[in-house]
Amino acid sequence: MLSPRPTSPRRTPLREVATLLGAPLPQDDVELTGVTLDSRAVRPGDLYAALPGANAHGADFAAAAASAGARALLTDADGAARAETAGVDLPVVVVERPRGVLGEVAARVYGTDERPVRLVGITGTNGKTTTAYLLHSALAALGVDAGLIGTVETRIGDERVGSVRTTPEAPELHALLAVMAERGIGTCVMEVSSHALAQHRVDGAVYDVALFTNLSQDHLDFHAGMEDYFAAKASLFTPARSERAVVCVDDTWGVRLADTATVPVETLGSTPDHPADWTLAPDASDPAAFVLSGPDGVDLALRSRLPGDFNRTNTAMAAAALVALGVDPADAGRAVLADPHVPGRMETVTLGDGADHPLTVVDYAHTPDAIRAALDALRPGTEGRLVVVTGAGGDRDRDKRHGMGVAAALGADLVVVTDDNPRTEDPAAIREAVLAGVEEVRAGGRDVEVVVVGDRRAAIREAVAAVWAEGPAATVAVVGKGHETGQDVGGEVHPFDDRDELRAALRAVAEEAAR
Ligand SMILES: CC(=O)N[C@H]1[C@@H](OP(=O)(O)OP(=O)(O)OC[C@H]2O[C@@H](n3ccc(=O)[nH]c3=O)[C@H](O)[C@@H]2O)O[C@H](CO)[C@@H](O)[C@@H]1O[C@H](C)C(=O)N[C@@H](C)C(=O)N[C@H](CCC(=O)O)C(=O)O
Ligand SMILES: Nc1ncnc2c1ncn2[C@@H]1O[C@H](COP(=O)(O)OP(=O)(O)OP(=O)(O)O)[C@@H](O)[C@H]1O
Repeated sequence: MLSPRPTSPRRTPLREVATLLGAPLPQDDVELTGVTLDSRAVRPGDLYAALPGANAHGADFAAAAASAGARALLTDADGAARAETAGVDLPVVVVERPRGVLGEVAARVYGTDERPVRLVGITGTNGKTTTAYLLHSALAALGVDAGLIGTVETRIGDERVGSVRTTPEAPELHALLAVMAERGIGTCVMEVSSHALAQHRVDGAVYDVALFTNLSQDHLDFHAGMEDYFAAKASLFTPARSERAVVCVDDTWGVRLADTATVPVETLGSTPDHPADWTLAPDASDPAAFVLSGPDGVDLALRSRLPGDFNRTNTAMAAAALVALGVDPADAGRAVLADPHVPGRMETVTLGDGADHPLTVVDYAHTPDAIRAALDALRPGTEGRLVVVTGAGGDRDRDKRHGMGVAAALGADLVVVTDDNPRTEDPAAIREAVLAGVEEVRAGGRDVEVVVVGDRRAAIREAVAAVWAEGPAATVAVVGKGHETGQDVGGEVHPFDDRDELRAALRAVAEEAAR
């Protein structure tokens, strides 16, 4: 689906773009009304940015872009030569690193360099989506019509567009912000992935407030190591990209970021280990309740609407972000208590008939740390057995698979190892890597059962059947896919929604038990 564009676009001369970049002026000038880096998404009037990529050079699609109505090309010297060889007759602006200037160009073409929309950017390994939804619903409760851009969807008023990426490419991002500005939406909350920071996707955007949730192992297929992953995240906390920040210092990466960030930082912490400007004091009698104390004597009694200790932190981050945006602390405290629905995050699935059955939950946990946090959150409410259904994605960070198995085995009583978007890899080999983590914990003496059921549908059914007799005392957590609606096998995506599958499993096992 094509991403929304402003209905009354500006007209920017190509020569203005060349001048902005200090590039040689093209012989012919043309007016541009949009920018894209994908030939399949070109609209008449666009500047087509032909980027060198890992699989292809965008210039190889320049002819297709021209047929779709592209007015000009932005590319490197290699791209210009390729376009010429292909007989593409469009004016060209040549720069050394087109990806590196694309954000600045898109901001100029869409007029977002004037910062018409106030921006909150959230980065970190876990908690971006949840915190973004908490903030978005809090802003709505305060009467602020805000946009939302993230892993699940983009929201512009009532319009919702499904997401392809957590953070859009720069041309799409600036177009979305221009659409928001056109529709009178003056604030946008968005997730900023480390890929986006490394790939200049958010260049040209300056965040009024940037948030850091935490850092733990993920995406080491893309980043060279944890230091490189951290450096990508840390680049958000520099004056080119943000004005002020709220940094959670519950892990040592947050502590380091707070020390090294070059924008003003307020820290937030939920453990006494690291002193912070904002602190969370849990209420011993109620796991959801806590007191959030902040600068200038702020003391807010809050209650997280979502389960899990980490959601207290996410709620506190949202409150501190609101205060950083200038909201009165007491209003911020009230607003974050608005009921957010975060698709696929600790989402309870029921048959809706009031019948007793195990608690069944779908969660997006797909890192060792998130699996640990999710199972820790579910343990206190589980008197019977806690079952986790988990797998690891193919063509992504291979190193985390073992840790995911370890986290599952440490937190659950029964681990069902299954497939989760194997993509082009051998699913059995991925399951083996997860299983090795489980077996390591078992070898260490922990009494945890494990079964391997590759087919995810069968795995979910087996998990529900295993604890059905225990009724609501038991919990089944199906983790990894969250809001996703497809399973990628061999590059082909088949419809698959854990929430529907859990419902179907509950029905099937209930019928079987009734026979
Ligand atoms: C690793 C990565 O991020 N790769 C991104 C990168 O791909 P690439 O450099 O390999 O591009 P390529 O396939 O060689 O193509 C070269 C150029 O030709 C263009 N092209 C290609 C084919 C065509 O028909 N027409 C066309 O114009 C492409 O748009 C591209 O500009 O540039 C592409 C175009 O912008 C992105 O679509 C692609 O993201 C891919 C889809 C991706 O899967 N990214 C994931 C890993 C990602 O970004 N994830 C993060 C984090 C999520 C999280 O936190 O969990 C996210 O923000 O979503
Ligand atoms: N603050 C947190 N600390 C640790 N784990 C968390 C935190 N918040 C959420 N989680 C766990 O991580 C999972 C993913 O949460 P969420 O989708 O909010 O993170 P995300 O950063 O958007 O993830 P992704 O980048 O993969 O989209 C949740 O389903 C939950 O299990």
